[in-house]
Amino acid sequence: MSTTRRVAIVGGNRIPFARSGGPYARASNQDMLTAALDGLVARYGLAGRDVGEFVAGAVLKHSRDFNLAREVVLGSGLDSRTPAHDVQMACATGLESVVSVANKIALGQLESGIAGGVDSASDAPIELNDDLRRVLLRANHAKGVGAKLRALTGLRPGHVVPGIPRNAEPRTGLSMGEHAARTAAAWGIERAEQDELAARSHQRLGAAYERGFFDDLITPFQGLTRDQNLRPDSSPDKLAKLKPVFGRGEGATMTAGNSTPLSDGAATVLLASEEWARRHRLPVLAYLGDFVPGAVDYVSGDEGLLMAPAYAVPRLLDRVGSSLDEFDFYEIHEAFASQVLCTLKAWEDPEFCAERLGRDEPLGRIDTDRLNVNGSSLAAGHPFAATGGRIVATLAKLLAERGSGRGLVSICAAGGQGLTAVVER
Ligand SMILES: CC(=O)CC(=O)SCCNC(=O)CCNC(=O)[C@H](O)C(C)(C)COP(=O)(O)OP(=O)(O)OC[C@H]1O[C@@H](n2cnc3c(N)ncnc32)[C@H](O)[C@@H]1OP(=O)(O)O
Repeated sequence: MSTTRRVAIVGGNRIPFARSGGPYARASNQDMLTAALDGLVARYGLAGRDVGEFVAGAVLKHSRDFNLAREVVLGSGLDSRTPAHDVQMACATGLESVVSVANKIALGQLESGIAGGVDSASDAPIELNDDLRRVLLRANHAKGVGAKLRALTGLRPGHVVPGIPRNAEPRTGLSMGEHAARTAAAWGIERAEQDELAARSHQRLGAAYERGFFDDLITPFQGLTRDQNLRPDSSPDKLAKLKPVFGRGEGATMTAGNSTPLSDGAATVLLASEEWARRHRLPVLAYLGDFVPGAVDYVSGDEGLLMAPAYAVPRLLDRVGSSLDEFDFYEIHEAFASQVLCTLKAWEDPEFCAERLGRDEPLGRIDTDRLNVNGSSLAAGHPFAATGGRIVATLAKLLAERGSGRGLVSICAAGGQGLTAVVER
């Protein structure tokens, strides 16, 4: 990246992630993001300080949340004069918020800023029936009581049927899980390897909690002190007992255990120039390197809805002049175990790397001891826009603990998109 200066990751804060319909069922996006932000404000003494800008987003949004980030600032301990704006890139929203703040710091337009993301699958917006909405808008625009009443005579019993949001791609009508199941079948991903990856995610997240890794990354919220979905005693044998929920017949390998649960939660990350961090006596965990987004043709092509990172990471490697094995940590968002495994398999596959990536050699194999070492979304849960912040803060702290090194971040997103990044120390 042609930066003018390095972008420091000072720290992060999130609330524990909850399963949808669980303890945060009555919390709004604003409530959760404010809690995550206030935890960050308290941890880094940011109350009343000029932090530059707050950039955040949510995937599932009510119309009242049109200015979500700014409303969160106004309800938080941050200086109320802090500007804020929303971003949206499906599951990459949290990381895109980080990119947005980081680029401004790199260019010298900001000294510091906070990135964030939140989502509630529990409080998903339910839309009014389109016909009902038209009648109500007509009545609202009508002049005079008589005209309003005449407009309302257009109401029909069928208008009470609401538009319930579906976790589906608008262009195919298929859910994320169904798309992932098709890609898994095309790549021949076995059930056993998915269950093994999912069990490992739980065991590693559990171990990270046990050693206090999250003590300065998480603040409790509404009685929850740990991610609710976490089952540290998960094992491939236990997971093997679950019934498939995506895919068809013999080839159906994806279950509730090797898919992320629908979740609620929020995460924030404090970014700054080195000078700002020094001036405020705040140690730096790590630095942001380059970022590369990607998108695939999953509608008319056969590239796989969640496979964009398989294409974006090689471009990122070229930009930073590295090979795939030259990283100390890999943080690959686990939307589904099968999607992580498809991505890894694609990078090892000579045909894919030659035909799709135009490479003479495969990208190579990732050492699983360096992949998602503190667990990932399968165990923690995946409140869509909160995942990027969780991953960046987790990786930055890992690098700070290690003292030096580099990590690769890869997040797949709805719409056939993906966003990838390098974090280094
Ligand atoms: C959006 C983007 O931009 C990109 C992306 O990230 S794509 C990913 C987006 N996310 C999704 O699509 C979410 C996908 N997940 C889902 O739709 C749902 O969670 C699901 C259909 C997979 C499961 O839903 P569900 O049936 O309500 O799950 P749930 O009741 O919790 O679990 C079913 C069973 O499995 C069990 N189970 C779940 N996880 C387990 C584990 N790790 N170990 C053992 N058992 C487990 C549960 O205990 C439950 O058992 P019982 O039936 O005996 O109670």
